[in-house]
Amino acid sequence: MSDVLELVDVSVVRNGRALVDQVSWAVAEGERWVILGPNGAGKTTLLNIASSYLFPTSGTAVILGEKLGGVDVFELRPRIGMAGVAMADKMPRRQTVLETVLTAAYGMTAHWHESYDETDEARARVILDRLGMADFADRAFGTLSEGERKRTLIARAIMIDPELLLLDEPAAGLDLGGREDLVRRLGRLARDPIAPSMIMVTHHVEEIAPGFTHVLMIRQGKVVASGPIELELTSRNLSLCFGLPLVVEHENDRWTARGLPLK
Ligand SMILES: Nc1ncnc2c1ncn2[C@@H]1O[C@H](COP(=O)(O)OP(=O)(O)OP(=O)(O)O)[C@@H](O)[C@H]1O
Repeated sequence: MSDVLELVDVSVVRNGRALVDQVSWAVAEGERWVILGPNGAGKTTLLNIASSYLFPTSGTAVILGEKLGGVDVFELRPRIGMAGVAMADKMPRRQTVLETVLTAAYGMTAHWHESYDETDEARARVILDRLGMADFADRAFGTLSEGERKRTLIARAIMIDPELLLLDEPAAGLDLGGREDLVRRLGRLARDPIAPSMIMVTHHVEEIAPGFTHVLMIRQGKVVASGPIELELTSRNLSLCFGLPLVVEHENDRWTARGLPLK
């Protein structure tokens, strides 16, 4: 298996502070990683490096075999699918769901007035269907609920057939039903052997879908734990990561965590 992402001693320094501090991390092809950590830990910063939008201050980052700094990022970016809040803000509100997904295939955010390739449209509809969005194809993106918007953006990220799929807090802001629906769909994707390698940032272990294989835990820019999820997602590591005593449980392929009561 080759690495889709390899960071060696990567730091990102801003105003004299290391937002990411000497992180070494490798993601092999086919792996599904979760990045866990408290607010401000550096999760999004790591994802921005993985998507080639941010260059490390020091250390080396190799994405899909290409070293950041030595490659034209405009050739690299179409190989990486990214779904996150930042992306939602870039989408025109009046554009339909179908157009929002379709434009990804052309490396754009807004539609233009040419007609789209029929094969692309058929593919977009299949992907929307898999994310439970088939009935929303003609709805304006701006009228969608939070959950529908998130599923549309994941469909958009998948549309380009990426080699690496990055998901930044896909379940944030969803209600219980919306979260569980998304977790089921992400679980199906994570277990699909032909789906791309995946990295998902989250704050909550409850949002980890079955099929995710590895976890990276960070705190204040530093790696607390990294490796196979069954080995590393322990009460001890989670407590160190979030800075308070936590108990983590794994049952029926799902994870839960709770704090210990105050004495
Ligand atoms: N351009 C910047 N200049 C200075 N500090 C920054 C910059 N970008 C991010 N930071 C800081 O870096 C730290 C890490 O930010 P990052 O967004 O990566 O954290 P995160 O783990 O994704 O947090 P959250 O869970 O709250 O989204 C934060 O303290 C943030 O304020």
